[in-house]
Amino acid sequence: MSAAREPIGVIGTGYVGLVTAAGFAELGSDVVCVDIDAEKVARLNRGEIPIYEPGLAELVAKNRERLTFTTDIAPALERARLLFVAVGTPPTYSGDADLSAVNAVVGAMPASDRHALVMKSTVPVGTGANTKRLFAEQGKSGFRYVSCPEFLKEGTAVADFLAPDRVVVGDDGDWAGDAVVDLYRPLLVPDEGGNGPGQLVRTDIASAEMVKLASNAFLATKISFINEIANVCEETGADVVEVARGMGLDERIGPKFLNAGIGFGGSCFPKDVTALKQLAGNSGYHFQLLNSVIEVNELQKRRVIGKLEKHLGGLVGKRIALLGLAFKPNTDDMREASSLVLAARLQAAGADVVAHDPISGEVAKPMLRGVELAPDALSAAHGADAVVLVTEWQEFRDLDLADLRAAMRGDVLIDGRNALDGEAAVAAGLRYEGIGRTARSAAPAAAGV
Ligand SMILES: NC(=O)C1=CN([C@@H]2O[C@H](COP(=O)(O)OP(=O)(O)OC[C@H]3O[C@@H](n4cnc5c(N)ncnc54)[C@H](O)[C@@H]3O)[C@@H](O)[C@H]2O)C=CC1
Ligand SMILES: O=C(O)[C@H]1O[C@H](OP(=O)(O)OP(=O)(O)OC[C@H]2O[C@@H](n3ccc(=O)[nH]c3=O)[C@H](O)[C@@H]2O)[C@H](O)[C@@H](O)[C@@H]1O
Repeated sequence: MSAAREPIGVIGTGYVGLVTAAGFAELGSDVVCVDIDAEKVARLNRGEIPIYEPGLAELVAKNRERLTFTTDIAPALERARLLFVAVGTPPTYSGDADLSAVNAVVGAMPASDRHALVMKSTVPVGTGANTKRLFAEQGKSGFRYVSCPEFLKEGTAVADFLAPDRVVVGDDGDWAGDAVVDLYRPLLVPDEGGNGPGQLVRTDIASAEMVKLASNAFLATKISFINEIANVCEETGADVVEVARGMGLDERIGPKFLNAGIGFGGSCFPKDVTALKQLAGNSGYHFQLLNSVIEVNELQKRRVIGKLEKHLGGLVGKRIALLGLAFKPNTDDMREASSLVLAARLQAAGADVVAHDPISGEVAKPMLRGVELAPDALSAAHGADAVVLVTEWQEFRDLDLADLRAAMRGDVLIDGRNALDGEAAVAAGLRYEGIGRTARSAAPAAAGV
């Protein structure tokens, strides 16, 4: 553990809140973590980590004496100047961000010249300005506001926090922005007084808010783009994995986020792309490109159905095994997972659906009515007419495809993440089909991009 640094408060102990709290504790801060969910706070106080995130339990345990978990905001206000806000901003029915949790936090702040809210939650551009206006109306104009969006990825969240590409701080050039930069200093490049890889982007509040939304929307656009290329590859005989490799070597394009598959999910891309589209629309601009990004993604999730029908004829009474349920590997997060759409579509088409996920089975259970959950991949494949790789967990990449074939009744393997060796699958007697490629050329795509 490093030397003691400025104490902070963190409001909301979900993915972002817990990683932020444990990360700053690791850097030397005492952290008061506040959540309205009393059960979650009780679990955290018992040493349980309510989410599956590699390395997080260890980081929390290592810094346990610097972390306090409570439902009461008072100790955070008493001990810290900076209150990092990491509450959820889920979509409303309209697709706009639901700011009710953020507003509840803002409303709970007292008049103070000593404190600042540091917004980690992903919020529409203008939230900072609205909050400052509200503070002014309520006689709390001394309360400072900083936008400090979070860019971590689930599954690698701890490493992303401790070694960020960039740290974005949007503020009014006052003590609060300086204090946030000081907290991050150990993670910043040497020029900024640190020894980490993080470039500092210090800017105004609205621009910081937009950096976050635009970054997620751009990454989602990259995925929808490569998925459309994959669909054209299927029609023309090209292999999208080769195409992505060839494209990605151009430094201007880069190799990351060019893995074609069955669509992006998760708690953020779908909601943030829609929120940016809504934000643009509300300000009078029709963001046409984002409509396509969303539509392509919805259609992509369903393309597997067509592939299965092509190989199996009808799906009525067919047993289909899904390998993986979480929206990506190394997380138990099921929010907007492609597996949910796929399972529902398969059931609607009359198929029996069985699934296995190494971690998210319990989280997924209530969302997958009528889906049988198997204890491992081969049990899921047992008696199946077709197997679909939905989430590219390492244990599925490592599967012995001859064992898989032997467990199945049929021989169809749809690789929804281009993670398996197509040639090995064919050699094992499987009818293999990836996304944007045929078995002929299908070596597995590199993991972890
Ligand atoms: N999950 C992710 O990978 C990332 C999420 N974000 C953004 O960070 C924000 C938080 O996301 P998650 O951590 O996934 O959310 P989450 O839903 O996992 O956790 C939010 C927590 O806030 C608590 N909460 C709600 N209202 C509260 C209040 N008034 N006072 C105290 N606690 C309250 C909830 O009980 C919950 O524990 C969202 O805006 C999200 O878009 C940004 C980057 C990455
Ligand atoms: O705002 C957020 O919450 C976060 O959203 C994403 O992180 P995350 O949702 O955890 O996961 P990603 O690794 O980005 O994957 C999102 C989805 O895209 C899919 N994906 C990703 C990459 C790719 O090449 N192809 C592809 O289909 C994944 O399977 C997954 O369903 C961003 O990568 C983070 O920078 C951001 O902080």
